Amino acid sequence: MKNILHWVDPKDKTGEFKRQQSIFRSFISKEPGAEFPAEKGRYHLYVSYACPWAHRTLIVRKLKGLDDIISFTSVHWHMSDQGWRFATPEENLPGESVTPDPVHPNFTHLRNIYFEQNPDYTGRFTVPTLYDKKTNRIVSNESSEIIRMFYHEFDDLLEEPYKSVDLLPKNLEKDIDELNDWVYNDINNGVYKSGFATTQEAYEKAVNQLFASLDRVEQVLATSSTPYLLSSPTITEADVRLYTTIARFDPVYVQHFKCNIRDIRSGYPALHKWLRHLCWDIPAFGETTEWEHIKKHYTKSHGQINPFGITPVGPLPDILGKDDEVVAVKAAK
Ligand SMILES: N[C@@H](CCC(=O)N[C@@H](CS)C(=O)NCC(=O)O)C(=O)O
Repeated sequence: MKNILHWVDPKDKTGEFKRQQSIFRSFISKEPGAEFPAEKGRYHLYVSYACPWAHRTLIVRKLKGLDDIISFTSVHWHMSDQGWRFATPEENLPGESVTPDPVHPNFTHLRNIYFEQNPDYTGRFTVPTLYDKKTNRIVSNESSEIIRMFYHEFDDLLEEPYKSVDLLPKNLEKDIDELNDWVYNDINNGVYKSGFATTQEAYEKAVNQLFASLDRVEQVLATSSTPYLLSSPTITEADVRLYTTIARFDPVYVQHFKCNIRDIRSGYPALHKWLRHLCWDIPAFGETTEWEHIKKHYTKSHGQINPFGITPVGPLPDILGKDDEVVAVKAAK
């Protein structure tokens, strides 16, 4: 059996982290006769507050007002060689719904749900996992597709203003897809490619690409006529997908994944402003961002990178207030 905590196969001489494709790829639909019809109370979402991919689904669930329609559970922040586990009732971790699995009270780990599908399952046990309580099947474990199911499939069950929330407006769809493509490769996944690299060459290639693309997205924001990417008058999918990486950048990726050419708070004014607007002003972002889960997960789960599991104290605070700046910026003003 493979060790799931070996992020790069020790036999792989390139030293490059290669993310696997998600395996469950079905869709919830409002079309009559759909295999997974859009119904209230039928689906359960398993997430980790630590995970940037799962975080996308929590943000969209709230932006679309699906709180009473799709229930969720967050796992404990620690990931071991058995994968994610559910919190116990005594643990009292921060954040909503960090509880034992309400759907299968006897399951201790997320992997139990994957083995329930197939006892011989050999893929990874990842969050987010969208689960159908009626048929006991996993619908999807691909965040980019789960969020798109949430955009309009449940609209018939929603009231205004949520029904009209459109995270992928037709006139911007092409631009959003194009932006997502390089943001995913170089930034969302780029931090992992930097951090998990096992050769100097693989690390430098990833980290230089990451910062070139951060410079590029800084320009996209600096020239946007609205507080959002691509001059969109409203939040789009592109903002959601970028946010979950940028929020984790200073508290975790700078030191843990060695993404330290610059940090966001002192090196990227437009990104920093955009990040703080989303986190402090829009509850779907701020209320789903749990710093303790984020900081402890990475630093205490990645034994290959941080064998003693020490969580660095800084930077403090995890995110600056909207009217605050790093000391050097304040002094220069
Ligand atoms: N492509 C997936 C990636 C999800 C993913 O890699 N999640 C991580 C947490 S950040 C995970 O659960 N990893 C467990 C593992 O790989 O064993 C998605 O976007 O949904």
